[in-house]
Amino acid sequence: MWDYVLLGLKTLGVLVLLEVILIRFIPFCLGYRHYSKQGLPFFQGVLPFVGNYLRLVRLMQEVPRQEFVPFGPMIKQDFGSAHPPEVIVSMMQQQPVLVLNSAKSLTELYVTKNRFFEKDPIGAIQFGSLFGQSIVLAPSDEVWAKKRKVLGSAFYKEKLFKMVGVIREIVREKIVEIEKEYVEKRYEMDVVSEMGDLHMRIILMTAFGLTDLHQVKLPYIEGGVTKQMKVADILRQLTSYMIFRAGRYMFAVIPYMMFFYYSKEDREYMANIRTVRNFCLSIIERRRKNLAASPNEDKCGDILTIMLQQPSVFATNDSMIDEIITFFLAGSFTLKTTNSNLLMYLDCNPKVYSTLMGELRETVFCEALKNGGSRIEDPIASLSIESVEGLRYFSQCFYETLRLEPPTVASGGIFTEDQEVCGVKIRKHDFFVINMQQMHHDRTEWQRPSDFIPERFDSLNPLSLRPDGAKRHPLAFNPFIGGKRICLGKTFAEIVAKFVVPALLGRFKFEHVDTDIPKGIKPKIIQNLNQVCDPIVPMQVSIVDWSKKI
Ligand code: HEM
Repeated sequence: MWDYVLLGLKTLGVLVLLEVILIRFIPFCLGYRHYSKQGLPFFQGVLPFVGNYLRLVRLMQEVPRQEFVPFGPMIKQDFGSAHPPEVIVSMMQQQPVLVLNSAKSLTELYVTKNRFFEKDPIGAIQFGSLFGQSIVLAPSDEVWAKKRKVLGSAFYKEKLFKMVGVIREIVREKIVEIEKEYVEKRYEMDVVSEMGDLHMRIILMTAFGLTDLHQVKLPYIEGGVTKQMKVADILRQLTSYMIFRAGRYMFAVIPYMMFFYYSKEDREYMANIRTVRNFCLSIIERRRKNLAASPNEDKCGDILTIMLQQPSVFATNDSMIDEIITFFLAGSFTLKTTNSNLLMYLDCNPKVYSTLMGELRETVFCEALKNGGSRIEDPIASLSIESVEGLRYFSQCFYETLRLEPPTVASGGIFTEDQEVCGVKIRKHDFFVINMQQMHHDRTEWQRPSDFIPERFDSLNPLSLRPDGAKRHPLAFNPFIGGKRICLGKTFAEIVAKFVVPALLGRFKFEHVDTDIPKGIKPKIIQNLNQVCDPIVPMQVSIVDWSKKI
């Protein structure tokens, strides 16, 4: 018997040795050689087998969650606060990762080489625990294209009109709630939580066609204790867990362990995912029955109904649940962050606020204020798809907020064939990161990149130029990425913002109550990572007086 045990151990030893040499050490050396031969800068601290992984993990654990931007602290430590090189290589275990810091690479990536641009299959497995095989992770094949086409149809013509009708009602309701809760009672309003609630209702309506879901609580297990939590909060916790789970020392030693949910926390995470998915399933089944009873029932053209009407594309319940979770996370947290940030920036930049209010007065609220009134009772009544189209300065404010704090700080992918980008020969299947946060603060592209200056998006304004007076790179601003994987909800996101923020500003004045921040100075912004951690940002809300000079 001991002979067999010994033989088993020897075989295991040989397999581990082969794995270390063939799958890890040789690819590590080849990757390192390929990019160092081209003279590319590397992050410091490259160790055989683990590369910079341990350092990244340490930083993930040291830097407060809400301040963590992938590679941000490493770039600062190694390259100072000046703009880093266009491409930096990080060795992650056996794999080189190219961090693209300059918009120059994007023209090739999104245009000439876009057909070779793919999602990273390892990321798809890792994040698949939550998103399943949703379009955000799936390879760009025929199935993905069909799904994208069906889902995209939700944001066109009559369907979009229906959705706008629903958005208007949700915003109207929220205005009444804010007034009752914060203006009348003079309580401080946590802008992040209220904007979160508002956008969640909008996205729940878009995805499920139901608004009351934001109230629903489900059991959530944490540390062996089960508590009741709102669906949105559970999804945020799960996203946070999924992202930060990657930062385990164990994965530096045995990367494959990433694919196994072995710890107690992992098992709780998977159980919580099952709870959410079962909940989605119950909604799907209910809707399916309703549709069978009255097939023409399609009140708002929601995503679920659209998917149920295309069984050849969405054949299984799981395929629908994957998309619903994706829409929910992709839509509500991005908009919550951006529109909360926008309210903060407006309060801290009185000149911008005043210019924007001037535009709102002239463009959308002129009728409501024509008799010299001081208040707008129902700002939503003044907003229509046609009237918000004219909000040029508002769009500039929205873009400037997205520039300073892109809610998706980085995206990534691989090439399916060897390609050259910015003169760098990238091997097929080597992972690259599009570092949006860095590109949006590139000193060669943006004048005073840390300041909130919406005018930089006005092509006639000198601030729209680069510091050297040349035209800015067209992809220097890139919050929705581009090419075939461009954000599916981009137009919808802009429309939602154009209804939500002007309606709120028409009725309320928001002033932050953080006494540490003198007016006019950049506030402690609501971090772009608040998909995974919610800061509390209290603001005082009052009714705006339009009879005064604003
Ligand atoms: C300010 C708001 C938003 C920003 C900045 C934003 C940004 C992005 C980015 C950067 C991606 C690419 C992610 C990646 O591949 O790594 C993406 C994908 C996606 N977004 Fe958005 N998004 C926003 C709002 C929305 C909304 C409101 C929806 C839906 C209602 C949405 C739905 C999606 C979907 C479905 C994808 C996956 C597309 C694909 O891979 O084919 N997004 N978004």
